[in-house]
Amino acid sequence: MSEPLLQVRNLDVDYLLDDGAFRAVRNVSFDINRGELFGLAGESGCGKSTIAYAITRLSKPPAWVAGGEILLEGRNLLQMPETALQDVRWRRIGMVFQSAMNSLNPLMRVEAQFHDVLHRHTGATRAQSRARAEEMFRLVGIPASRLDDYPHQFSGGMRQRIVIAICLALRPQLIIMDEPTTALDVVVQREILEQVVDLQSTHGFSVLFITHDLHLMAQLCHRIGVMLKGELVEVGDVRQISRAPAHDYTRKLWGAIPQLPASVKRVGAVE
Ligand SMILES: Nc1ncnc2c1ncn2[C@@H]1O[C@H](COP(=O)(O)OP(=O)(O)OP(=O)(O)O)[C@@H](O)[C@H]1O
Repeated sequence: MSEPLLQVRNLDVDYLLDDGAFRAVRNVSFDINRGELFGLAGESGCGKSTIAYAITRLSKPPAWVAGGEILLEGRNLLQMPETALQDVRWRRIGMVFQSAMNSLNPLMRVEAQFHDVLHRHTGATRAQSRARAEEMFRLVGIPASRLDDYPHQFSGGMRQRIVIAICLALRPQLIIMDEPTTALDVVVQREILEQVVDLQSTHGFSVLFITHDLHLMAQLCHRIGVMLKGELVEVGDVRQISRAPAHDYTRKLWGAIPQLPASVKRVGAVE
């Protein structure tokens, strides 16, 4: 098997508080393969977002990456100079965080926001950005004619799609989606995520998907990691983990789901 796209090795992340350091992520290791949808599950506060921020080196004080390695195609992101990281963020690793739809600039037409990102990261001309934006809008199911609208003219679900489209426009190898749709109603949420899965199977990027919703995760992901109090207690194929969870906590998590989906939707080449 080829080298994983992302390797997280023995990651420790602390929050440096007045009364001492609190270790929020402890000795966490997992891989994400090319073209794989990898889910991180676990109760609120177990450290999922802390990991997402550490991967993109966007952790802000008091967070402190105390140890470990994060290798993207073998290069340790934790040792990369900030200038090189600029190229990694967005171009190689795209991010869609909770309430990402609010990250659109309300005063700029959507087309200009595509251009802003594409020009900054790839030097695209206005015409090139327009062409790419039209292509991306088609992919996420919004008529290209709406590129000239402002964010407030779109629904919440459409705004979230736009953020995903902008993220995909840079053709990242990995997209980190941290509770990307929790602000939306369940139907829209599912629609958007199914669209991401379709796009993923066509375009082959990898996804790190973070959510509380284990049921949804089981339907979308190839492999999942289960976190408990800052530690990764189990990693494996979603079917294997659902059939024979090794850890008590995973068993409890599955137990909390009324029923597992009869067929787990599987995409991509990872077996
Ligand atoms: N800025 C901060 N300062 C201090 N502690 C923090 C800070 N941010 C997070 N923590 C703590 O770190 C731990 C992990 O938080 P994190 O946000 O990574 O959890 P999570 O699994 O993503 O939770 P959720 O699913 O609710 O988003 C929690 O105990 C949290 O209280």
